[in-house]
Amino acid sequence: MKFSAHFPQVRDRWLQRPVGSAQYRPWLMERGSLTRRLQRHSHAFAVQPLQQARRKAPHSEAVLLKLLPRQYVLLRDVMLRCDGEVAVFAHSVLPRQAMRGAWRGLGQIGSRSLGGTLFADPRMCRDALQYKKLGPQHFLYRRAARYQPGMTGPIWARRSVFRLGRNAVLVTELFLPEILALTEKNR
Ligand SMILES: C=C(O[C@@H]1C=C(C(=O)O)C=C[C@H]1O)C(=O)O
Repeated sequence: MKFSAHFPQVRDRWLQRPVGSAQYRPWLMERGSLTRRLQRHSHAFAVQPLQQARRKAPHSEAVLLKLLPRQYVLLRDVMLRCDGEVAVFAHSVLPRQAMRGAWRGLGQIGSRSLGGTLFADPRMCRDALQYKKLGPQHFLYRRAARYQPGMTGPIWARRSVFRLGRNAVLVTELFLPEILALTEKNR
């Protein structure tokens, strides 16, 4: 049976470019580690783990990672904070088979930045970034809103698959309005 036969048509469409995101553009287009960019724009950067659990991957994410519908993954939700203020809600999908070799410790990084491990290996490659302006009906918006009840209005997000050999993990970042207040601290 063809892989696509496992999944009905996925309607969660993402853009190849963040059209209409002028204010957030420098953040959305950052090709290097977002952690490093946030550290340059703050005196105190922190990763606040919110939830880490083994679950079936959300449908559209399973498709992107070419997982079978019933396959369990590790879902990691964190808030990236700069000088105590929220900046980015990050949601990562870590299939069990991806957490091996250089990535074997990915499930135990706690409040360390996932980017620290992903960008540490020069062999890592990253698929093209995809963008979407999320409304309150989107499942990732709802996930973030659990931790940011005051969230209103659309939120720009980006996602990409990180690869190392046959390992692949999906990282999605939601850029909260507070990020716009950050200015370069010339670190
Ligand atoms: C991928 C990176 O790691 C960041 C840290 C994350 C985490 O610790 O879960 C998730 C997404 C990223 O914003 C990065 O720094 O670019």
